[in-house]
Amino acid sequence: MFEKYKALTEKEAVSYAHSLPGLFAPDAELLNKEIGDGNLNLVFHIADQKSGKSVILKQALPYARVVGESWPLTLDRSRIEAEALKQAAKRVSSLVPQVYFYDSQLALTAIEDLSDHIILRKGLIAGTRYPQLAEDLSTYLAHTLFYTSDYYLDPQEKKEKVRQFINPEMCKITEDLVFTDPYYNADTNSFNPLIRESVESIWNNNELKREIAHLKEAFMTRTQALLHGDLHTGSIMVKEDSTKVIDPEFAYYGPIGFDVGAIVANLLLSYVSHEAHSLEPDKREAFQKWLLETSEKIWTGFETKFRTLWEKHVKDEIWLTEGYVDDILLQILRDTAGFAGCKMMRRVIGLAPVADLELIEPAEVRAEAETNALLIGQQLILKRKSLHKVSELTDIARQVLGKGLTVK
Ligand SMILES: Nc1ncnc2c1ncn2[C@@H]1O[C@H](COP(=O)(O)OP(=O)(O)O)[C@@H](O)[C@H]1O
Ligand SMILES: CSC[C@H]1O[C@H](OP(=O)(O)O)[C@H](O)[C@@H]1O
Repeated sequence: MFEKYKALTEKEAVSYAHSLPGLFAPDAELLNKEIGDGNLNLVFHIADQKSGKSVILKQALPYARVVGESWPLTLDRSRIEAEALKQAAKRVSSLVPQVYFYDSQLALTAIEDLSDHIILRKGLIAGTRYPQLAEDLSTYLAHTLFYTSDYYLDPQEKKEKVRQFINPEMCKITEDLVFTDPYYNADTNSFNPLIRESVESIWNNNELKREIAHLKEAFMTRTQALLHGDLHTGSIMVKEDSTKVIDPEFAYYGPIGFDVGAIVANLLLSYVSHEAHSLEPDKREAFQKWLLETSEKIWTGFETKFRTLWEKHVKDEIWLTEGYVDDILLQILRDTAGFAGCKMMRRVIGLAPVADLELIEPAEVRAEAETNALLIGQQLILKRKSLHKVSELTDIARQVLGKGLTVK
């Protein structure tokens, strides 16, 4: 239909959807709405008024949508996203949307419409609990990560996959926005002026920055498994009995704890934000308790499922040495804490804030929640090497908010 790349208008997206084989009948009455609310891409929701059939067309723009054309960005992220979704579908097909079609010329993917789900971040802001979430996310993490790692794959095949998912431009965004810019006076930063003192104390904390430098190096060099790469609560869609992980355009081979840490960070951001959101005090306490219990269950579910996969599949004599899998899981727990710490702080100080905090008014109340997020983030990084179990991680959050600790 198009000879070279062009960003589609709503009208062009409708014609394009019409032309997709086997999707819509010739007499379909297609209605289209651009629903993209992320930082990067166009997302068209196209529905046939007659049959009720629908599809999502996601198209990469040659720049970062949130900043504009002054921030050029690779269209290859669209290939990475389509391939990562297909890779995940091999292991956890019920936890990702189906990819119907990928068009490399237009950097466009036709994806299953999940409009009966909502973005998890929005659900959490409203104080909604999702009973299936911990079970589903722990399965997603254990299976997508184990099955793409050296613990499962033939070493040759694993290295081929590393090559397939080389994603330098998207990684550079994370390297800058998560691991460097928030910790000095960078132009990309944007934070509430009321928390300047807390931010400057981070900029002046050499011990903290030294640890962040180690975490950045791990992100850049440790090709442990194929990560989602941006697994925040805006990349997860939910309804009561279903969880779907979307948007893996930052996928690459990196340290497992980066994906686990992304989820934990965003649940903890919700936790601090609910100190301010307008739920009644009783409901708020119960919801915050649920958030921490969910973080713990995601970890324990991940650990149990990872161990089961390990016992079933690992054959290498040296890796079967007693205690080795325990060492790996302990390192992942500590990485999870460290990466979660960075991911919390970047959302307070750096580019691309999160609605959980942004929606808090007035600025004084928001500043309290933001300061708590910074305190938890720092403690997660600084204390991570002494952690042995997940309740010690969540206790850091309880302590900062002055809640009772887990009984030992
Ligand atoms: N498969 C889908 N079904 C329904 N809505 C979707 C789907 N994928 C994305 N969306 C909507 O589009 C928004 C942006 O999508 P996302 O993949 O996060 O884009 P970006 O990469 O720009 O962040 C999501 O917040 C969600 O509301
Ligand atoms: C300039 S990209 C900023 C930020 O946006 C991405 O998130 P999303 O695509 O889900 O909106 C990612 O977290 C990047 O760090």
